[in-house]
Amino acid sequence: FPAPPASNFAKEDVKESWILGNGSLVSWISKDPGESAAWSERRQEMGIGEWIALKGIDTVEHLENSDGLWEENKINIPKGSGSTGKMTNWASLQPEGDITSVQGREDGMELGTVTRKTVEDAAMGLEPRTEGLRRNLPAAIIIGVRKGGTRALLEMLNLHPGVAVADNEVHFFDDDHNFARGLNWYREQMPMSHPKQITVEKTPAYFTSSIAPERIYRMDPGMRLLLIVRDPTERLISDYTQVFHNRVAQGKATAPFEDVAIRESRVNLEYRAVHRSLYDEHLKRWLTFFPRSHLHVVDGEQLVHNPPAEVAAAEQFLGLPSHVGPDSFYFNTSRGFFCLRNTTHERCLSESKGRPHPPVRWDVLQLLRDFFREHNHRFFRMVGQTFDWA
Ligand SMILES: Nc1ncnc2c1ncn2[C@@H]1O[C@H](COP(=O)(O)OS(=O)(=O)O)[C@@H](OP(=O)(O)O)[C@H]1O
Repeated sequence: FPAPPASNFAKEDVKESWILGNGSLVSWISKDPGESAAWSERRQEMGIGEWIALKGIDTVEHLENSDGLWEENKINIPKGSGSTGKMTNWASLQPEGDITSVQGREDGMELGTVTRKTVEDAAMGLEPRTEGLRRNLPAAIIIGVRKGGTRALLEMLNLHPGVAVADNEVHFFDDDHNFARGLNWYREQMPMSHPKQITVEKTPAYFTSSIAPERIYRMDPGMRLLLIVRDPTERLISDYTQVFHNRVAQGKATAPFEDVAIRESRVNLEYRAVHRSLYDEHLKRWLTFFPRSHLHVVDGEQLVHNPPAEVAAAEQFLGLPSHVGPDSFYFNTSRGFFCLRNTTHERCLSESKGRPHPPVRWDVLQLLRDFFREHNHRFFRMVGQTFDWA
């Protein structure tokens, strides 16, 4: 990485640095008026960086938007000594003045969005911004689908040393009550993580929420989204099975699958579990906010039968060096699933995963498959991928 042009700026002074989505690196010495600031850019390839603006912020206008989720700094950098003038950045509010997400624009030129806080800091020879463990907002979220294998995917990613996962479903973006608790509350739900780890949470209810895509986008437009899908008919039966077991445990009445899924010989659209299987309808909302490149679709059936391959693809999407491999799994014949292994532990998912499904009448299965077919094809076109359940 080339040295900056002659100035009082030294690499050791960098307090924060961020890799932008376009591969640029932005480094700050200070955001305070009157103090030095540095803005740097590098191209995708390492080592051909070019410092384009340096030191001498003279004004910082600080704005906060009405819901308190974002702050905006308008920064004037005097022209000269390598600087190119005005810069605006947006940052999500964080305790201790930390910045989680930055979008940069300089003289009207969009420079990109921070997508991750990466191990590349180290590769760049920069000191880590913070030392020790702390809670960080997620860099990636498993958004669904419910009963798709979201827990398995989260636990499998957690075998990677570069990943820290939130144990519980957080329900921040789909639940107004939680959302009103603010971003600091959300961050508190995250695990402690090392600066070089990325945090991942999973809440399958996000996928079907009408408001979650926009809220996530506003928190971090560079967010990486993981969506794990399975045959919508299988998913529906799995959803029914879970609710059935919960109701039995609570001593509540239950009805056969056929009675809730079918009304007057047609698929019952009022049954919420049917609606949750309309992947195209839900994905539409996400793609109005996020580009396709920010979404990685995991094949839930493949995750059951060949977990290393699916996890490897997810690692790649997350920019993680490959780590989880065949040695990370063993097949448990009594469970009928792969279980997880690291250097010290072997572990299967809880008994609530992989419960036997009730037998479903053939004509009902046929009705459901016919009903989902068109939606499935639309979903395949949207993601540019096909699955076995056409
Ligand atoms: N390795 C492994 N072990 C156990 N279970 C596995 C595994 N991989 C995927 N699955 C499938 O995960 C399904 C449950 O999906 P979710 O975790 O998304 O369910 S939930 O929405 O969080 O309730 C669950 O669905 P059901 O079989 O219908 O219970 C499993 O099929």
